[in-house]
Amino acid sequence: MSHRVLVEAGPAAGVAVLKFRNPPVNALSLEMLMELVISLEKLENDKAVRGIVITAENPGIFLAGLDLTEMCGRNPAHYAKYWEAVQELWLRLYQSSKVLVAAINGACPAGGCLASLTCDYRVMADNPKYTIGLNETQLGIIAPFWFKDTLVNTVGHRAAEQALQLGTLFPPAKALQVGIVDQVVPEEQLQSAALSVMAQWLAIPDHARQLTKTMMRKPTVDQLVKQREADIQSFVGLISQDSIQRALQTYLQKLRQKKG
Ligand SMILES: CCCCC/C=C\C/C=C\CC/C=C/CC(=O)SCCNC(=O)CCNC(=O)[C@H](O)C(C)(C)COP(=O)(O)OP(=O)(O)OC[C@H]1O[C@@H](n2cnc3c(N)ncnc32)[C@H](O)[C@@H]1OP(=O)(O)O
Repeated sequence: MSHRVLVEAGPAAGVAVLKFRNPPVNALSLEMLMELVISLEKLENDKAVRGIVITAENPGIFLAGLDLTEMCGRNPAHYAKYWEAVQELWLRLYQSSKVLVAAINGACPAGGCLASLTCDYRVMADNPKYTIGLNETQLGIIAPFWFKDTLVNTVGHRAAEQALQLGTLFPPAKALQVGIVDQVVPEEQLQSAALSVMAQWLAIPDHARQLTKTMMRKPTVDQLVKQREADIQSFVGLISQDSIQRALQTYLQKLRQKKG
């Protein structure tokens, strides 16, 4: 029984809706990553499901990215376990045989943006409070190569380089302009727009679409698969550095002080 992930049958045949519900901000904690992997595995094995709409249960925050508390003040074994779970979620999402449509109904930074970039199509609610992007450099950390590759595959090299170096969080109209999302719609139309796009994608025969998706994505997937352990060790080495720990603690404190 999953607490942090809700899976519902969609209003259309063959469509499931997967909702994030990990208050307060839908951060990707280790538990949430594990629940997501289990939910996705069940959906992947369900032949009746051809497409999945991915969204947040409560509008406002789609996903706050990786859980910073999993990357601060822990031991190397914990960092390794956590990073392996992050890799596993990305691999499941990026290689999914189903049509994945992200209905982005809130803030979508860093790991949240990455999750949406693994989808086949992104629709974002037109709310100026919502932003999307890989903002790692703003935290003093680096987006790993497979985060970078996923962005490059979506927006191209130049736009990705600029967005990654600056750690830009794009509001909806800019996100559309740069190609990080495919469509921006009024907030109240988000779910219907996502379902309408899903219907277009499901009109294509599954086998042809799935083989094409694999052809497009396999080179990127293979890069991580062939160096998973080395990538874990890079992460553990980097995240354990005192300077990185200090930068993350400062960022977390800033988030906490924002309220006061
Ligand atoms: C060359 C070699 C290369 C090798 C490379 C290898 C490895 C690379 C190393 C590292 C890569 C690691 C990658 C990380 C990717 C990430 O995802 S990092 C996380 C990025 N996320 C963010 O920046 C989002 C931060 N949060 C916000 O901006 C806001 O919280 C929000 C989501 C917009 C919501 O705002 P709102 O005002 O509603 O809420 P609050 O800000 O008040 O937050 C409430 C509460 O939640 C806590 N919180 C927020 N975000 C997180 C988070 N991501 N993790 C954990 N906790 C979070 C916040 O602190 C508040 O807590 P409280 O005060 O205790 O209530």
